[in-house]
Amino acid sequence: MAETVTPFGTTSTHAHLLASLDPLLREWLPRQRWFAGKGRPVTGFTPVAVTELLPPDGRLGLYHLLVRVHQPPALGAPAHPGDCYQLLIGVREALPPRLAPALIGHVADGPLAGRTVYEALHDTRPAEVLLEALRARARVGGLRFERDPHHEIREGLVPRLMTAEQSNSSVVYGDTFILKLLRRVVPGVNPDLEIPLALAREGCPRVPAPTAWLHAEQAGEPDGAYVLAVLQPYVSGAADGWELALRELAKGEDFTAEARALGRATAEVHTALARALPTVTLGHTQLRLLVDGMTERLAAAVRAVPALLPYERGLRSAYEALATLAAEGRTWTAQRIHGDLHLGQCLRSPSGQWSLIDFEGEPARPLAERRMAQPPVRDIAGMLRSFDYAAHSAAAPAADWARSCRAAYCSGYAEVAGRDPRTDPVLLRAHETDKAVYEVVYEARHRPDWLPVPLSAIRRLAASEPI
Ligand SMILES: Nc1ncnc2c1ncn2[C@@H]1O[C@H](COP(=O)(O)OP(=O)(O)O)[C@@H](O)[C@H]1O
Ligand SMILES: O=P(O)(O)O[C@H]1O[C@H](CO)[C@@H](O[C@H]2O[C@H](CO)[C@@H](O)[C@H](O)[C@H]2O)[C@H](O)[C@H]1O
Repeated sequence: MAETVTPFGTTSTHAHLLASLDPLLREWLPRQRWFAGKGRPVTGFTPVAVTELLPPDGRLGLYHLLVRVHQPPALGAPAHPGDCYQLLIGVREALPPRLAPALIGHVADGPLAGRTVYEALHDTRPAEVLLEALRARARVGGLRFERDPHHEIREGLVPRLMTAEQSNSSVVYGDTFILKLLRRVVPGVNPDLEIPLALAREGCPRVPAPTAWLHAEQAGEPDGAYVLAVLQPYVSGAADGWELALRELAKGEDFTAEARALGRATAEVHTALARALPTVTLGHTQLRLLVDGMTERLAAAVRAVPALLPYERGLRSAYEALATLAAEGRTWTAQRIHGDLHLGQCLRSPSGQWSLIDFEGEPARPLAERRMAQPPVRDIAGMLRSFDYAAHSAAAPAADWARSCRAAYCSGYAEVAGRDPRTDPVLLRAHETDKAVYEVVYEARHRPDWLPVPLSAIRRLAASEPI
């Protein structure tokens, strides 16, 4: 592995390299599923760090890039220095046909003139380089490849890039490990590493324990290093809760036993997290902040998706009911939670054990918010929404199916946690409303065809009808 070109800060080498990639990245980046700035033009790039992992003068070059992407701010949003993205850029004379889908483009000038650059995670050797660096706990420039000393990484594991639509990118190594490369990165502690490590310390078996991870040190940033990637054991042969639910729905089969098991698994994770990380009591002031946050998110959502406008007043009443309880002196306990729990984040192993994955939280929210203690009902609301999503994505309406799954999930949760979320309906409804509002914005931005699914829940929630 070669040394870093020059680790951090803008040098003329970085500037030249990035300038030569600029026109190609402007065209390629917005087409990536994980690119969060869709809908706004890319106007330029600034290097945060450029690290050479394989020298470009050989048959295959490999660069690790952290780049700040400049875009005009979204309508009404304040000016922003631009999001930072992690890219792995391969360099070859020409691409073999198997790598055609990975093409970024042909470089016209600069240090790589005449070469072809491509998304290196599609390629075997670059993916192997990452695993080797984690095994060796390598330091390359500002990149720190870390490994839990209690875990070994076997040699010879064959990599394959996952093709699923994701917010990040994942490479599976020989069905033994999965490496998740975070795409939009921010400095500071990342819950996708922090929470699984805390759960591993607690001995909670519901979350695959991190084996290794990648950090980038960064000069002059007060918030610490960037977390760039996490390697975990791969649950081989697993199906996710979303696929399973849709499969059972299509067959007209009952899913309540699995829903109950998922409720139990969620409660096990919450219980372990409440032991592992601090909990706080939410009194009137904190509750006010929570309700204000929900109200502001609703207002922003209405601006982004005008179809929400007729429901705004009805939805707001769910938040006001919660504020009223707080004003009467009710308090709630908050703790660290999953933060974006839905059926797709639950994996069932071939032996029937459920695991929870992806503790990143809602990707669009600021890191500090994603790391805050929150009422655990937020995760429960996410799962309840997910049963509703599944029922509304099925060919035939399946309201009863969703209702029985939601009830079974809450019962399973209560069996382990000792409290049933349905006994606090105002708290639950406010969180389900907040989640459905989030989903409307998410779908409008990423999958407009899906918009009717959360909108149907919005209609019911706004009318205070049973979900
Ligand atoms: N430990 C694991 N074992 C098996 N598959 C996994 C594991 N972790 C993630 N996956 C698969 O990878 C997909 C993406 O992982 P996830 O952490 O949700 O990434 P993203 O944040 O990009 O959505 C999951 O939907 C799941 O199919
Ligand atoms: O899995 P991610 O962390 O990328 O989460 C985002 O994408 C999800 C969709 O892939 C989205 O989830 C919504 O759709 C799911 C069905 O595809 C459904 O099970 C969820 O209940 C629904 O929220 C998630 O909200 C978003 O953050």
